[in-house]
Amino acid sequence: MIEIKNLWKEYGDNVVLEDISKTVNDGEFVTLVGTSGCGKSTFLKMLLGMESPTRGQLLIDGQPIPDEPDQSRGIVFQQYSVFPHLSVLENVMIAREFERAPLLGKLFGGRKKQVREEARALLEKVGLTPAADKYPHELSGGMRQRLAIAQALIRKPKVLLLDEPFGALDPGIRADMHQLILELWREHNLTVFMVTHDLSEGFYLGTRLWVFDKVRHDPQAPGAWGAQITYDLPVGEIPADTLAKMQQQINEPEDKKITGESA
Ligand SMILES: Nc1ncnc2c1ncn2[C@@H]1O[C@H](COP(=O)(O)OP(=O)(O)OP(=O)(O)O)[C@@H](O)[C@H]1O
Repeated sequence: MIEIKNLWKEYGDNVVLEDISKTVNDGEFVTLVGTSGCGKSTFLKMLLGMESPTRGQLLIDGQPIPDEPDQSRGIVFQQYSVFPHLSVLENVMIAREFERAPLLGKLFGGRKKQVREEARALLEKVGLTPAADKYPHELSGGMRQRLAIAQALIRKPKVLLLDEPFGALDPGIRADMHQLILELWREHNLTVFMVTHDLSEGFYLGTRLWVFDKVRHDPQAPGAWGAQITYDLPVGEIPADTLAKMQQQINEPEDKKITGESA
């Protein structure tokens, strides 16, 4: 279980997130939407341990989330972070090797064989077996995202964080990736947090959708107020007019918003 208790994040005078409290049970698939710059990625980074809250608490199974990334949480970014000089198979293996041999980044003998088998099984799962010996520059965008997902999953995380992982992909490939991520979510009993700009993607994939938005705006001091979670919706129960209003809000630039308007 993940508990978010009166969480704030500020960078100097810039309040990014303001007093967020939520509980997420194991196995939920939470999708995060909101205007650009409202703090969705910052929120994921706090879950990962790359950033710390300035106030409040973030607990995983009752313990504060460690302030550096560890094996319990994996992340996939829109901009994939693969090693260009390693093959697809080696890229997946190295994610595991770093975890098991953090100083050397190398495993030997039986251990290495075991990791290779695990990596091959994951490549099969994400549909990359035919590309196992290729190098990242030889892959399409969709294949690279499959690789990034395999890299995150080989560490057997409980929580998977996805930061607009499919934003750059063509619609057909996106649909394939949706099926893949749903399969992996179920099969690995993952808790998923996924940022997306596409509301329909958020509704399709999630069991729960969060809208991040600023309830208060001061045009003279844009950083004075932070975003909150203004909607927390169980998916499948949203009236069409609410949906339209939400998509409009997400598309609207911050400076066009009316001062003091609430969500
Ligand atoms: N390391 C940092 N130092 C200072 N300010 C930062 C830092 N990281 C993010 N910010 C600021 O925090 C705010 C939220 O950024 P964030 O990237 O989390 O937004 P976002 O909702 O993910 O945006 P987008 O949808 O465009 O990706 C922005 O105003 C950004 O400038």
